[in-house]
Amino acid sequence: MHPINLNEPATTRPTLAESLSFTCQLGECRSELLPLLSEVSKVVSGEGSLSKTLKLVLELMQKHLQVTRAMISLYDASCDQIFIHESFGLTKDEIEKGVYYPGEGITGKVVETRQPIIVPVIADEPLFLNRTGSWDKTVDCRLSFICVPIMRGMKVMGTIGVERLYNNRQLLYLDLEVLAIIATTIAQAVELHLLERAHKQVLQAQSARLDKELKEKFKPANIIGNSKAMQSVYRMIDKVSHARTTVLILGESGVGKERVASAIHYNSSCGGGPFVKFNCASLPESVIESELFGHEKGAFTGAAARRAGRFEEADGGTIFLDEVGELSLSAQAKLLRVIQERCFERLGSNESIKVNVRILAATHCDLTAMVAKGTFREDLFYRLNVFPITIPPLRERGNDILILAEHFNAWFAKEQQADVPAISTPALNLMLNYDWPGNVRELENMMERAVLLAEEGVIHSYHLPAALQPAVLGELGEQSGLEARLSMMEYELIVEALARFQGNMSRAAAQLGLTRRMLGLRMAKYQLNYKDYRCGD
Ligand SMILES: Nc1ncnc2c1ncn2[C@@H]1O[C@H](COP(=O)(O)OP(=O)(O)OP(=O)(O)O)[C@@H](O)[C@H]1O
Repeated sequence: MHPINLNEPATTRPTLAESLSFTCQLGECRSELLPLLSEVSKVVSGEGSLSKTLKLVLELMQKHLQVTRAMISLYDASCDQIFIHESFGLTKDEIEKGVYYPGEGITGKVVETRQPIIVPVIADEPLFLNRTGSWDKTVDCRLSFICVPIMRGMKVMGTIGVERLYNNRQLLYLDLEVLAIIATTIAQAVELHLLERAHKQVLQAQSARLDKELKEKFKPANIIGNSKAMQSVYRMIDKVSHARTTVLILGESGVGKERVASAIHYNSSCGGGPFVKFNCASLPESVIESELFGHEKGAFTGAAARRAGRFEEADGGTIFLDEVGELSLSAQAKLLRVIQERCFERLGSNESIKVNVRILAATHCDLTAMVAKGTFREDLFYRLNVFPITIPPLRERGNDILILAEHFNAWFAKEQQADVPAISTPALNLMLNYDWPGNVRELENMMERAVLLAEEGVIHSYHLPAALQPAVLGELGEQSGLEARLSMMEYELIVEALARFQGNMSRAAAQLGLTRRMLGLRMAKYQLNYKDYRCGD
């Protein structure tokens, strides 16, 4: 039995009255139709959200039409897709799977053509996609499917679709007419809901734009990234820059602590003064004090001339003490005095030198734990910890990974006097899924290498280090034969197709010229999951 294309002239279809009289002849108990329609109309004119209204309508359909499953789907013009809004007889998982493009399956066809469709026997109908996976051919072999559009004028806003046990053709027509009346009854409420949703989307876009403008306002020019996690860092920088307050910058290695320190300095009132960086871990303990505070001629063996220390160099500006957790206890005591009194003595001198220096310090160490262990002075900790700023690790910054990757891509291409290569979608996906233990520094180094390795203007996933690759690709990357190379290309093409169709495996498979099953097997080989490519996920 074939689907009934309701484009056929109305005269060949039985009217509602004819269908009703036919059902009466059949002795079918359909006298509930009028109460059903009147109850639906009451529900729709009542108060409440669209979801609540549609749920009640579905309940009425279940009760009066004895349908097995029913779904009301809405068309979202912003992404050109149709989603199940309310249903019964479907699990949460099945509802999530019920997404169609116009033209796709029965639901998509109804939206595209704005015409209802009856499928007398689902089992015989190739157009019925069973996208939700709810239809089980071993149990539901005699089910019919009826789908009608929800319209206002010529605008299609969604569909009502129901499955019911096949009885006879006339009854299907009767159900279709009833559903068409219900669709007309709920159309206004659906239109209102869609208008409200579109309005909300406009408001959200506006607020996102304002948010972005605000972000740009606070964002220091030398720091790339707009993630929420970095927004509070920018606000802190903005708040503290103009004060002379000591700032303690915390975060894992490579997160950008030095960048934040320079942003604070250059945005401060002493931004025109010197910015002196000193890495407390870079020198042996014996020379740290003379480096920081300077020395007199002859203060120790080899001190052939008097030398100013970093604190003197920073007078009128800022000193940035990186890796402050590495300072010895004796250097810590001297640093405490500089912070408290703003004065110190050069090694080998009794003369106190006063300086006007702002102190910024940074560490990846847990200073509280060090205080507890007695390896870091508690009083110094409190002096430094006046205004702590914690920089989040890169793995918590979401899309900043991509923004930074593009930034370094352009940067290194310029440095290597090469055209800026494109970064393939699979390569971007690998970056997003990686943990980045070395944070921004690791990403920066990786991009420098990838720009060099790029082929024909593209950075592919196999140009990234093995640590980022799924195990199977990592192994292939170590091989050099044709097979390994073909597999890498296959992986790239599959990921490109999944990304293009937002995880829709049927469409991806069609584009690749594979069956869905074949695509599934190859995705399993590369440990790919379609859910990772769904829109909004
Ligand atoms: N948001 C950012 N935008 C652009 N470049 C960044 C950003 N964050 C870090 N970088 C770059 O990453 C590298 C590491 O940054 P930085 O030296 O500031 O990190 P750090 O936290 O001070 O590291 P460490 O703890 O090892 O001293 C630098 O080359 C820096 O230029």
